[in-house]
Amino acid sequence: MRTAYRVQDVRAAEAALMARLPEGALMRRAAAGLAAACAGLLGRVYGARVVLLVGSGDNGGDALYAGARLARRGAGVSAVALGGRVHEAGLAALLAAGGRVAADPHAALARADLVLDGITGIGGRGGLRPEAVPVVRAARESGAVVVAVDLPSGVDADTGAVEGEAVRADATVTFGAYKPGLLVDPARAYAGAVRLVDIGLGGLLPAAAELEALQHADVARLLPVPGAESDKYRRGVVGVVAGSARYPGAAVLAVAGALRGGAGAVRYVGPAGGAVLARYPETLVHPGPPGGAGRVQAWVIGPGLGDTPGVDDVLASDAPVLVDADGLRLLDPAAVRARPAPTLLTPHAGEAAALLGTARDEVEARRLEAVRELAGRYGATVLLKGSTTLVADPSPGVPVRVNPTGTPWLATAGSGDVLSGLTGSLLAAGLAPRDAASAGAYLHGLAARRAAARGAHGAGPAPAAGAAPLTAHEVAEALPGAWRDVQGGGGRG
Ligand SMILES: NC(=O)C1=CN([C@@H]2O[C@H](COP(=O)(O)OP(=O)(O)OC[C@H]3O[C@@H](n4cnc5c(N)ncnc54)[C@H](O)[C@@H]3O)[C@@H](O)[C@H]2O)[C@@H](O)CC1
Ligand SMILES: [K+]
Repeated sequence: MRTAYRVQDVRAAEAALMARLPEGALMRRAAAGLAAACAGLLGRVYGARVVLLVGSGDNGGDALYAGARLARRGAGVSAVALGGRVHEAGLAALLAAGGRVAADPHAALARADLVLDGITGIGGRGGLRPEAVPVVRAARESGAVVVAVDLPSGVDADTGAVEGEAVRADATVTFGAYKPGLLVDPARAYAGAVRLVDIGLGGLLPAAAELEALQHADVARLLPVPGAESDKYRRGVVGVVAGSARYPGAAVLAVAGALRGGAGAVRYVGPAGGAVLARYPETLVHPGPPGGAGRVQAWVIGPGLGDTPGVDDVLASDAPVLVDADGLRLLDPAAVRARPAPTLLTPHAGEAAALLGTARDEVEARRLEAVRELAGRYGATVLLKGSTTLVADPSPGVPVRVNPTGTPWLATAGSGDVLSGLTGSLLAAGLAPRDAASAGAYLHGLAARRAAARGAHGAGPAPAAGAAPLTAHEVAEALPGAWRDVQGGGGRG
C-alpha cells in the first residue's frame, strides 16, 4: 500500500527526526537520493549538462546539494536562482564541487540534458510566480529530462490543486513520504513517475495517512473467496435496478459487471429483463418494484434508469445500497443519513457537482475536498470517478483511497455501469463499502488496461504500449483476467 501524508504531518515528523540528527543530515540524505535518481535517469553522469532551478527555500537547497554530487561525478552543473535568496551552504557546496551560477539561464537550459526543479517543495504557496514561468517553459521546451525535487513546483501538496502554471516533470523524487498532490489529479499529472526516497520518517508519521493507494496484494486480501460450504445465498445476491425502455443497455452492462464481482447470484429488477436474459441467461429477473423482488444482500440502483423509480424503495431496505447515475438525481441527504445500512454513492465529477450545488470544474480542481465533503454531507461512502478515482468514508480521519489503476480508456460509454455492477456485487459478497469501492475501482481500471492492450480475452501480463479503444463490454469481459492478475500478486504489494 502506498500512503500519502499532509504537509503538516510530514513537517512534524521531519522536526522530530531532525532533533535527533546532526545539523543538515536530513538534507544530505534527501540530496543523496535525489542525485542517485538523476544519475539513473542520465545513464552517464560524466559530461552531462545539468541545470538547477533554485528557489529561496530548502527545496532549492536539495537541488544544490544534489547538483554538487553530480558535479563531483563530472557533470557540468549550473544553477539558476529564482528566489530573492538561495540556500547559502548548498550554493557553497555546488561551487566547491566545480558547479557554477548560470550566466545566461536560457542558453544553459537550451543545452541541458537534465533540469532539476528546486523552485518550491512543501513550502510553496500559490502557483508559480510570474518570473519563473518563462524559465519553466524554456526547461520544458529544451527536450531535457525534467526532475521535480519533492514536488513539481506550483502544485498544491495537500490538495492536488494547480493554480495557473506548474512544472511538468518527467519524474519526481519525493522525500520521506508521498504527499496527496502526487497521487491526485490534477497535480498528479504534473509529477511524472514518482520515486520515494526514504529519509527515515517511518514511525514518526501519524498512524492514519491522509490518502492510501491500494496495490495488488492489498486488493487480493479484500477479494471474496467462496468457502467449501458456500451456496449462492451465502456468497451474496446482488440486486441490480437499472435500465429503462430507453436505455436497456445500461441494465446489461451493470449485470455484466455484477456477474464478475464475486456475488453468488445477480437479481435484475426493471423493464430490461429480456435484454439482460438474452445476454446473461444466468440472471434472475423481476419486473419490479424492487421491494417484491426477493432476497438480496446488496442493491445497485441508477444506471440508465432515465428517471428515479425505485430509489425510495431501495433506500428503505436494510441492505447496503450503491446509488449511481440517475439514482443520484434529487438524492436527499437526510434520507441517506437515516438509513440503517451503509450507502455508497458513485458520482462522476458532474454528478458530484450537482449534489454539492457547485460547478463541475470546481470538483475537478479540488477532487479530494469534494469527495470528503460529499461523504460528510450524505453520511455515505463516496466513490468519485475520474482519472484518479477517490473513495471517501463518511467517518472523519479515515484515509481517502485513491485508485492507481485508472486509464483514460475508461472514458467510454457504459463503463460506469460496469463499475456499479461490479462494486455492488463486491458489497453483496460482504465487503465493507470502502473496500468494495476501492477493490471495484482497482479491478475495473486493470480490466480496462488489459482490454485496451490486447482485447478482452488474452491471458498473461498486459503490455504497456499498443493500446486500442475499447468498449464497456470488453472491460466487463476482461474482469476475470484482472482478478487473476491481482490474485497472482505479481510482486506489486
Ligand atoms: N524539512 C526537512 O527536514 C527537509 C526538507 N527538505 C526539503 O525542503 C523543502 C521544504 O523547504 P522549505 O520549507 O524551505 O520550503 P520550500 O523550499 O518548498 O519553499 C519555501 C520558499 O519558497 C518561497 N515560496 C513560497 N511560495 C512560492 C512560490 N509560489 N513561488 C516562489 N517562491 C515561493 C518562500 O518564500 C520560501 O522562501 C521540502 O520540499 C524538501 O525539498 C528535504 O531536504 C528533506 C528534509
Ligand atoms: K520542486
